[in-house]
Amino acid sequence: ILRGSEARPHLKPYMASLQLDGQHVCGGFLIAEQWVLSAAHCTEETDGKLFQVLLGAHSLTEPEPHKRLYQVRAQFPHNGSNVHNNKDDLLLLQLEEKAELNSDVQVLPFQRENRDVAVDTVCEVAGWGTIDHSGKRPDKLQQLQLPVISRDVCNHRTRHDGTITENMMCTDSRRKDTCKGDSGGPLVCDGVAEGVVTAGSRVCGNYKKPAIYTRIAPYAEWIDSVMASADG
Ligand SMILES: O=C(O)c1[nH]c2ccc(F)cc2c1NC(=O)[C@H]1C[C@@H]1c1ccccc1
Repeated sequence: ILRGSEARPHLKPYMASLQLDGQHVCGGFLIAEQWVLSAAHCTEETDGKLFQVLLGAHSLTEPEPHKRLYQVRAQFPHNGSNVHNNKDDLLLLQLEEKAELNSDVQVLPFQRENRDVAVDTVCEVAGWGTIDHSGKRPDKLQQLQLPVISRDVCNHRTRHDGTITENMMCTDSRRKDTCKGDSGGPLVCDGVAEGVVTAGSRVCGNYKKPAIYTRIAPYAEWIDSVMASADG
């Protein structure tokens, strides 16, 4: 998160840190007791290893009352996701067991009505991604409020040049922006997850390259079917 601020500790109890060998790789969020939603690109360099999911955390390193690292039983990248573009960039992770819900670990509802969020709506994003152009990594969760911009503006020749589909949405990226390590986290508008930060490599903090999110509503049926199919 570039030019954001430290989040109020444990006030985003749905936030997850996807880790490999104790290192934060991507964000994610709890959508059901045993399920976390994130971005498929985040699995690109894991050569088949499963993530571990840290829940209940504010600091990535300090001991905290309800902080707990969960093993992952299975990972389900969306079939349409691929390394060449941002299409269908979603990843479902089934935890080895149901997360213990408490004041620091809670599920976040996601939008099921497939209708665009109104332009200029101010939404919120959070993450443990890079906080400056030197690539500095924060220990504590950062947050930021960002306005939604229209798909037409985002698709302008000088911006993302027609690559933003109706299953994606954008926020302004002038100075304040998401960045590497924030991918997989939720874009929260009026308390509901409307998007997932895409994890394709992207420049951060450049107004000519707005942040791109996978809209969740178009994938509600996919999410429900994967959760129903996997045991439990
Ligand atoms: O965040 C992303 O956009 C993104 N997209 C990916 C694609 C493949 C992939 F193997 C990883 C990623 C990845 N995450 C990262 O590189 C994370 C490791 C870097 C990081 C940044 C800040 C704080 C901690 C760690």
